Amino acid sequence: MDVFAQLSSGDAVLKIVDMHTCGEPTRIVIQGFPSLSGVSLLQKRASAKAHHDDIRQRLMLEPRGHHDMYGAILVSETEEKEADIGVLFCHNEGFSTMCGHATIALGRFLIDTHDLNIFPNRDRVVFDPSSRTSLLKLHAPCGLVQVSIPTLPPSQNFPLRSDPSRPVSFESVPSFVAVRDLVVTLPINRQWPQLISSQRDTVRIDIAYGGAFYALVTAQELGFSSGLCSPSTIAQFDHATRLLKMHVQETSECSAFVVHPTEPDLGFLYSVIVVDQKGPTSELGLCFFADQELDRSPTGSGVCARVALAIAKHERDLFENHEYHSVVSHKAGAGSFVGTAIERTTLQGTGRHFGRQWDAVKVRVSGNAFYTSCSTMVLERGDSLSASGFTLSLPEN
Ligand SMILES: O=C(O)[C@H]1NCC[C@@H]1O
Repeated sequence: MDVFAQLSSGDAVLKIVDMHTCGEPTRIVIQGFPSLSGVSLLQKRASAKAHHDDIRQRLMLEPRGHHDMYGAILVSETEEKEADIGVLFCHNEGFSTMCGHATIALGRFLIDTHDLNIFPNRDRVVFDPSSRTSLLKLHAPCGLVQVSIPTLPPSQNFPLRSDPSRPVSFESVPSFVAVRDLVVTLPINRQWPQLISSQRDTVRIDIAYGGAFYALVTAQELGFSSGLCSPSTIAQFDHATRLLKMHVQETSECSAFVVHPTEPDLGFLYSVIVVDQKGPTSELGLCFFADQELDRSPTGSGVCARVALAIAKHERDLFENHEYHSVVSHKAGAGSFVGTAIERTTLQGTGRHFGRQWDAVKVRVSGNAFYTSCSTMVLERGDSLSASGFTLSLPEN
């Protein structure tokens, strides 16, 4: 039976390519997302949010996706003339502003596609035969990101294509520390889990920006010394980070630090990462983001924020590599990210922040991504359940 022949012309169709980076999915929409109004990419992001959130939900949530799905929507033209292509990132709650794991996946896909309907500026991507890499300028909502993709030269059988055996790397927008060692007094009315260690009513956190804002808290601050990745501790961290995020968002002593120097739309707390030392040059991070998705990858934008923090604390110098592991790579050896500060810079505030200056660093992150499927999603007429998807939330124990 030819299912496609049976679909009527009114059925909505989205073409997608699925990839994963250290286990974290990226669902790349290559056809079928409506064109977005607005001049700037941030305006297009707002328009996607306001007018096409049902499509995001259809792509991310059940029955086509799941609570921890992640997506990328290609935007062929943006206001950033230097960019080869733009992208909007999406997840279970909305549209984010930066995503490292998806950037790594997109790097490979954008080299491999030679379809100008998908990537009209494909010819602008520069291939360097001596290093066998291609350089791509990707416009993410947080700004311009330079992506370097290992590439196999053209042969008789194949055009240029990405080389999965070497890692993709990207240089992100300037990353900075918003506040260090902020002592947060825990609200006792919110049943903080017992993991908050003995009789403490405060937790020390850092807040840093790596294309999105992250609150960083050590496992030790939350009362843990080992066994971070067992199912029961993950459930407790999920609970604790949900409460901590809510608290930072709602308390002006904390939320006052979540401001971007130039762009108000970038000033929101995206995630809380529980961090732990793994070895002298490696760390583990459990990143809970959006509506408590747990990142399977080591969180590229979170790595940028954490590298900025390590530099600010004088724990590391420029060009020192550090390895970052996730809930998955920690266990299964599924690959890690390497994060390296490559340049010091400053950001000058504008508007409300005119006259203020932030010390920042540019960070390079590298990791591997792989294809998992290429498919066509359909929405049949009359299928109201799957039109905007759903999430089945199970009660916490
Ligand atoms: O790698 C990253 O930056 C992301 N992964 C999911 C959450 C973040 O956006």
